[in-house]
Formats: sequence, C-alpha cells, structure tokens
Amino acid sequence: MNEHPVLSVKELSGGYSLNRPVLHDISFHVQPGEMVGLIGLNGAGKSTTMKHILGLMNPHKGEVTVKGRSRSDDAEGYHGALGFVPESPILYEEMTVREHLEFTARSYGISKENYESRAAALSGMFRMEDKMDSLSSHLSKGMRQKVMIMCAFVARPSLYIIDEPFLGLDPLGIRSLLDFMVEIKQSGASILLSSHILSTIENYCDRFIVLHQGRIVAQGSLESIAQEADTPGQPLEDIFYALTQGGSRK
Ligand SMILES: Nc1ncnc2c1ncn2[C@@H]1O[C@H](COP(=O)(O)OP(=O)(O)OP(=O)(O)O)[C@@H](O)[C@H]1O
Repeated sequence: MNEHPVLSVKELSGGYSLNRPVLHDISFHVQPGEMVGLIGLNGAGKSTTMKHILGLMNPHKGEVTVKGRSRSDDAEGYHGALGFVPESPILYEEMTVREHLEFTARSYGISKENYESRAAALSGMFRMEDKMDSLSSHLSKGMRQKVMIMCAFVARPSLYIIDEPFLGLDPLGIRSLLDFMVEIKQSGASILLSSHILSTIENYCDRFIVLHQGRIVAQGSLESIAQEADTPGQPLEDIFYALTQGGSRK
C-alpha cells in the first residue's frame, strides 16, 4: 500500500513491568479510512496495546507513530490526532453531558459552529437530547457510555481508538454507533476497535488483528485470516476459535 498509515505500531514490546512483558514484538498499521478490529481473549493484551498507543504506557521496545510522528517528535500533534473511547466510562460526576462535550471540543480546538452542529447531530443520533443538561452522575450506565462516544466523535480526530464500546448500549445505540463509524470511515478517518462481539464487527471491519497471549497470531481481511486459519468461508467466530484454540471446530 502506498498511502501513509495513520497508525503504525512497529515491533512493540511492552507491559506493566520490565521483567514481565505483556506484548511481544507486535507490528501493525491502520490506513486512512480503515476500520480495523483488534480481537483476542480476555487478557490477550488489547487494552495494553491501546494504552501504549495513547501514550499512557512507555514501550519496552519498538515504536508507535500517528501520522508519521512519534510522541517524542510532537506530543501535541500526536495526541490531537487521537480520540479514545475507553471500555468503562470515565466522566466528571459534577459536569453535565453538554459540559463534557464543550470541554472536549475546546481541548481539541473545535470552532463554536462545528461544535454546535456536531453536538446537535450526536445528541439526536444517540437519543440524548433530553439528557444534555443532566449531570453525568444522574445517567444510566448505557447513557454514560454514550457520553464517552459522543465526546470522541465531537472532536473528529484522524484516528479513533475504541475499546469494547458496545457493552451497556441498547440495540438502537449499537446501530447508531455502527452507522456513525461507517460515516467516519467514509470521511477518511480511521478506527481501531476492540470487541468480543465478533458477529457484530465481522461485517464492519476492513481488517482484523488477532492477538493471543500478547502476540499477533494473524492479521488481514476476513478472507485472508480465514485462509491462515484453514477455515475458508467460515464466520469470524470460527476463524477466531481456530486461531486461538489451535484448530477448526469442524
Ligand atoms: N494494571 C495492570 N497491572 C499489571 N498487569 C496488568 C494490568 N492491566 C492488565 N494487566 C495484565 O496484562 C495482560 C493483558 O491485559 P489487557 O487488559 O491488555 O487484556 P485485554 O485483551 O484487554 O483483555 P479483556 O478482553 O479482558 O479486556 C493480562 O495478563 C493482565 O492481567
């Protein structure tokens, strides 16, 4: 591919202590306009990979670049290109939904006009119009998750890092999120998404990275990882099972 990757992870090893690495020499990239699914069993290293990309952890070895820049080259440019939706919502309890969105838009330098049109579209899409002035401590679990998602989307970064976003969302929320991710992709932005709900992401991701015990055991399109797993034509769940359990279920 000749396009410059938005995200490039090169030979990354890392973890929570130097003598016990969690990630072993992982390399992958995400191109503009791509949605890439990061999949693996509990403890495979998905969140740890995301923490390294977000700069919350330092690699033991290897490098992460966003739009060709490392964090040490240009921390502001690096972080300004990233939006993050964590697995569990992290909100300021004493702030309203609107205040969260305004705060995020201000930190990303979004103009007032863009903020207002995006916030109106997002609150409609996620059916949160009547909660915009509620304190986050008064929201349900799924609504709190929606606030995190809306904050990432109001910023419109080049690369979205989205960790297991579907938990707690109702079926309409899941559909809105999937539709919005497609729109984001079509606008040229990129998404690295982790999820255990393989049947949901199967038809949305352009490529998959399969992590197992901190190592990449396969990466590529559904067809190519199916070839690698010797499960041609099978659903993602069966391909995943073969790759992580060492054989096809058939
Ligand atoms: N704060 C931490 N300190 C030490 N070890 C950790 C910490 N967080 C995670 N780990 C370990 O790192 C490994 C990878 O965990 P990680 O959270 O990246 O997995 P995951 O693929 O995101 O799993 P899940 O699907 O359960 O969210 C696990 O062995 C886990 O025990």
